Amino acid sequence: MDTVFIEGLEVDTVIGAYDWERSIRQCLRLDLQLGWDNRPAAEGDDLDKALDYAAVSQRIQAFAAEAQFLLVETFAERLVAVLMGEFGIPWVRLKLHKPGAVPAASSVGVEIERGCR
Ligand SMILES: Nc1nc2c(c(=O)[nH]1)N=C([C@H](O)[C@@H](O)CO)CN2
Repeated sequence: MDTVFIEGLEVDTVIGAYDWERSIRQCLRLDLQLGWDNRPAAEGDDLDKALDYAAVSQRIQAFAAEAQFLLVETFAERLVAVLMGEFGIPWVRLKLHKPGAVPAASSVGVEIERGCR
């Protein structure tokens, strides 16, 4: 299957398991691979048949703006469910970074893959 990808998308959200994290917003960085058949869009040169990466990015920003999860695992799982449901995406791989969470590491986070490729 073809993919549409979004890399390095930064969002601000309330995220974290510790008390001090509940009253601040932190940055998450997302890399997504989204399964899609790109041929119909290419054949008709038609954005309506494409998976619009701008629209998906906007939805992710809106999701993050409202979210208040404790764990990055929960953020990743719920976000992928929203994207698959609302955009009809059959397969998603999401790598979610929480930069700065472990100062000695360049990044930490989770990677999940859902759906059928
Ligand atoms: N697997 C996880 N480990 C940890 C998480 C998490 O969401 N998933 N979160 C924290 C804290 O919120 C941490 O990021 C604060 O710096 C610790 N471990």
